[in-house]
Amino acid sequence: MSSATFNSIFFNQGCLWKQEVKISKIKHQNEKSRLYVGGTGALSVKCSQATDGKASKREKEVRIGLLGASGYTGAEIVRLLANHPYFGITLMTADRKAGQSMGSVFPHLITQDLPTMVSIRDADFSNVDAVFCCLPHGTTQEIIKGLPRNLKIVDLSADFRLQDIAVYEEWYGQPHSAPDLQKEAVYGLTEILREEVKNARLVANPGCYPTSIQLPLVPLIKANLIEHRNIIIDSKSGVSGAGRGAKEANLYSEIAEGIYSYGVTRHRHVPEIEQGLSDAAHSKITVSFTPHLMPMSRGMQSTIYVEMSPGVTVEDLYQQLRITYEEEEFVKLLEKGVVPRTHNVRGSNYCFINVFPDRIPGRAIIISVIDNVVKGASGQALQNLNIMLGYPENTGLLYQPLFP
Ligand SMILES: NC(=O)C1=CN([C@@H]2O[C@H](COP(=O)(O)OP(=O)(O)OC[C@H]3O[C@@H](n4cnc5c(N)ncnc54)[C@H](OP(=O)(O)O)[C@@H]3O)[C@@H](O)[C@H]2O)C=CC1
Ligand SMILES: CC(=O)N[C@@H](CCC(=O)OP(=O)(O)O)C(=O)O
Repeated sequence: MSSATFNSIFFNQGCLWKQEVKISKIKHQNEKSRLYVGGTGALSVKCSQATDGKASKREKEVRIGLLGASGYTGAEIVRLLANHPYFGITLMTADRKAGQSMGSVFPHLITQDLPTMVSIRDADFSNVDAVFCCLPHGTTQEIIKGLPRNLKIVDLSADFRLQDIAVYEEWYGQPHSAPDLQKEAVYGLTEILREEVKNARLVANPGCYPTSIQLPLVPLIKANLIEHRNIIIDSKSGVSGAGRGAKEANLYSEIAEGIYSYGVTRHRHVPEIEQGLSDAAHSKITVSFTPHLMPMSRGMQSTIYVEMSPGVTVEDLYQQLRITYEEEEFVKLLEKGVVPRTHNVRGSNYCFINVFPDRIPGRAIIISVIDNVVKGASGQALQNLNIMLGYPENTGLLYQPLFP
């Protein structure tokens, strides 16, 4: 077969185009698919056709390299990209699982047409335009500093989130080997720093706890509605937040039928949270923060206790959050009195927030929920890459929450 007719469907800036195109030049062919180029007039097309009749998902406009594909956040990127019309995965890496297929490591993704995972040492970036880096902190900086400069990168680890190298070294207990890249990196808390993300080459995707905490607090601090002292944050996370690697503390028998606090007084997200809140306040803010591990696989809730500025009411806090987020697709202020639940956002890129009066006059209680693997990691990462590459921000992210 040397030519083909395609009923081509194009998504362009939210519009759907459908047109029959005859094209004849085969650019590339292997046992699984053919890639055609050509078209007539104003319509220039690049279409792929699998020889078994299914369209290949890899031949899309942007070629994605997924580093750490065999982990939880890597698998979640694959799930989200399954419905992305522009991004196709051309490279996937793993460490212990190098050489394996995605379907063998994550059978729920067996329907996806994906390359075999290779070791980072064997990775070829010549067919890659942008990278999601889903690797442990420490390892990440060593790998990113060796990547070609033409790549757009969203890093899900903590390696480039802290502006001050000394703070990183203190809290992560290791030297930083790529300080220049740390200076270049833009912190990707999308709804707050969208303009900076637009022009970034390297985005440091926020941690899951800092995302759930900064989204409600930053607008309130910027509007001078809450006091900078006595901010108390109690957060709870699903176990997937700890990654897929086997750890004694994350065994079923250690997690089921109970909860436990960890990182008490010294969790490594404290400096990241304080950095974001202090930037919003233009003065140093410190917080009391205690995370807890919950017997659930995904989901995160932060319950935040704040003191309101003199004369400010809970209604003022509510209205400020309403104004800040009314045009936002993924951050939603619930109706007054409705308590956000992790169930409300499971599997989605949403952050749901609400604010309540405390029984103690002058204080308020804020509740924020996200899915730690989506808005707390892979979803926000995809939101950021969409913005960096000029695509509609919600592309590939329109999953509704899975309830119950
Ligand atoms: N899980 C979550 O909810 C969140 C995670 N993050 C951050 O995102 C990053 C990824 O997290 P997550 O997916 O949960 O982690 P996982 O432990 O599930 O996955 C880690 C991935 O990195 C690979 N890897 C591990 N060590 C090396 C190495 N030395 N060289 C190359 N590859 C290596 C693993 O390969 P293999 O499996 O083959 O050994 C795996 O693919 C981490 O920095 C994490 O802190 C951020 C926000 C939330
Ligand atoms: C439940 C659990 O263990 N969660 C992780 C946070 C996940 C995350 O956001 O980690 P990064 O900062 O590395 O990206 C933790 O407390 O270390």
